This record gives sequence, structure tokens and C-alpha cells, in this order.
Amino acid sequence: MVDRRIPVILVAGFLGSGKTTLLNHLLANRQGARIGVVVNDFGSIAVDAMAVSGQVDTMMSFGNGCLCCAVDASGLDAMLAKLSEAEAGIDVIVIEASGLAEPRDLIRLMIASENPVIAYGGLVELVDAAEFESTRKRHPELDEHLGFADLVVLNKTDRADEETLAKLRGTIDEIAPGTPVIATSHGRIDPTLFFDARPRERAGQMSFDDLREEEHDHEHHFHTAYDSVAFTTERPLDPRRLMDFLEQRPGGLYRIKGFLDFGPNGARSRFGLHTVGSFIQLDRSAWPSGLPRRSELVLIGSGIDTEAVTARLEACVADDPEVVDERGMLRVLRFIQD
Ligand SMILES: Nc1nc2c(ncn2[C@@H]2O[C@H](COP(=O)(O)OP(=O)(O)OP(=O)(O)O)[C@@H](O)[C@H]2O)c(=O)[nH]1
Repeated sequence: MVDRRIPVILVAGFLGSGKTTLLNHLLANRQGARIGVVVNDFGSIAVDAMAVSGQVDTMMSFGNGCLCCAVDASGLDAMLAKLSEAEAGIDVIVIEASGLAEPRDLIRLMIASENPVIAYGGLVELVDAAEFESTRKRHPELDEHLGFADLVVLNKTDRADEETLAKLRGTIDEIAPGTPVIATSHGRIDPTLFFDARPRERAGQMSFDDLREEEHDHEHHFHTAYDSVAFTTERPLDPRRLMDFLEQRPGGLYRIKGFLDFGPNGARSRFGLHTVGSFIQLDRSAWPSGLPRRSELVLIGSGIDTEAVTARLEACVADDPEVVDERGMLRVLRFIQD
């Protein structure tokens, strides 16, 4: 019998590995398929949800906190129930987990769901080719995450040389033998991989039955070791001060994402910011109409002094909101990748 249930695919991977980028690629190349999306932001500003919205008309955002720690599955279930209503005509649902989520618990939530019209469709785990080796040293748990994957996407191949990539493939094969690996950049994978997804009978070392019975073990989640800071200001930032902050960011501050306002400087004066590890990337676009001009950042790190980070950001606010420091802007523009 043909299984007509809607597959729910989890997209996971450590902070900044490229989950939102992959999701946006998928949405832009959906070939007529209707994709429902659940986005889980770790910080209290829904940056990922902002990056995905506009691309899709059926998105739900599960903000501020890790989906894997939803005390019971009901919040997620309610979203999935809404997305899987017949009128929505959804073919596949994709859940973008936060970069600190535990795939094991997300899979458990999925298989515990009593919704008869959806089915767990497997785990797509992203690996950041440039950062994986060092992240894995800090978080050996990542090996277990790979073990649960039905598909590994080795992303950011443009940021690693051939030798590193070959070594990474060997490592992934050791950790998750037999799991298909797709190497790519900017999450550009074949979207059809998502449309007829069926997971393996078991997730990693565990059968679905084992997973169903397992207790939720919050203490060992690695997001318990991470803090996030949300920073918002309506006042323009000073480019020099902000770049000083970015170039000398506190150790442990692994991920920053959001939008920056440096005041009135041209039509495309909304600056998107991403940092992942030591990497900094900025892009620029116009402010969407109806959206207030303001800077909004989420900063995520381990062992960071959140008050000190907030104080340093407050010190980046420009003295005069009407005057843009043009020379200071050159330091910002150096990082633009349009
Ligand atoms: N050079 C390069 N950059 C990439 C690639 N894929 C994504 N990025 C960049 O990496 C940064 C993080 O990408 P996201 O897609 O936001 O990563 P994420 O996994 O959703 O991040 P979190 O939700 O914070 O965990 C952004 O600056 C992306 O433009 C890639 O293949 N190559």
C-alpha cells in the first residue's frame, strides 16, 4: 500500500553549518512541491525565521529555546497538525532544528507523535567542512548526531581543500558507516532528495522502539553549556566600534547572526551579519517596507559573560544617529559578499 502520510524531515547540524541556507535553496527550487516549514531559533529574536519567511507561505516558528527540550511534544504536534491539514496541501514538512538541538530527542518527538497523517521522514545532518574537526573536539557528541543521520550533507566545501575534504569523508564514514554523504556548498542539494524521503528502520545504534522508551536526558544536551544574548537597538551603530567588536569578539562566542543598521547610507543599508567560528560574513539589502530600521542580533557562545557582551554592544551605538562615518563603513564593506 502506498504510504500517503506527509514525511517530516529534520534538518540539523551544529551552529552555522548552513541549515537555513539549505532550507532556502530547497524552497527556491521546490519544483511545484508544497513545503511546510518549522523553524526553531535558539535565541529570542527569530533571525532564522526572518531569513526563511518571504520564501514560503506555510511557516511556523518555534522560537527561543531548543525544540528538543519542548517538555512535551504538544507544541510541535499542534504545529504539525496545522501544517498537515488537508487544505494546506503540503507534500513535505521540513523542521529546521536549532544549531544546538539534540537530533535524538527530535526524532523521539517525531516518532511519539500520534498524528496519523504525518510520518518521520528522516534526519538530514549538515557538517560544516571548515569547522567540523575543531567543533568535534569540543563536542564529541556530534559523532552521535551523525550516527542518527539518514543523509549527511557535507556543506561549505568551498571553504576546505581537497585533502581536508577527503579526510572528512573518511571520518564521516567511520562515524556513520553506510550513511550517504553529499558534498556541496551553500546547501545546494537536489531537492528531490527531500520529496521521497523515508528514514532507515533504525536511527543510529538504536531502533525506533529503543528511542521511544528512552528517558529525556536534558543535562547532557550540549545547549545547556551555551548562552545566548539578544541585542536590539533602534539607534544606528558606529561601524568602527562594531567592527572592533567583531574582530575582537570574546573567546567562546561562536555564532552571531542578525541585522545591522549603520544609519542612512544608501538604498541598501540593511546589513545582514553572520559569524561562524572565526568567519565573518556581511551582506546588504534594502530595508523591507513596513519593517522598522533597527539592529537585531543573536549571539551564541559557551562560557561567555552575557552582561559584558551586551555592554560592549551598547558601546557600539553611534554618538550621532544622523552622521554616518564613511571611512568606518569601508571596514564593513570589506566583508560584503553579494
Ligand atoms: N562559504 C560558505 N558559506 C556558507 C555556506 N553555506 C552557508 N554559508 C554561510 O554560513 C553562514 C551560516 O549559514 P546558515 O545557513 O545561517 O547556518 P545555520 O546552520 O542555519 O545557522 P544556525 O541556525 O545559527 O545554527 C551564513 O553566513 C551563510 O551564508 C557554504 O557552503 N559556503
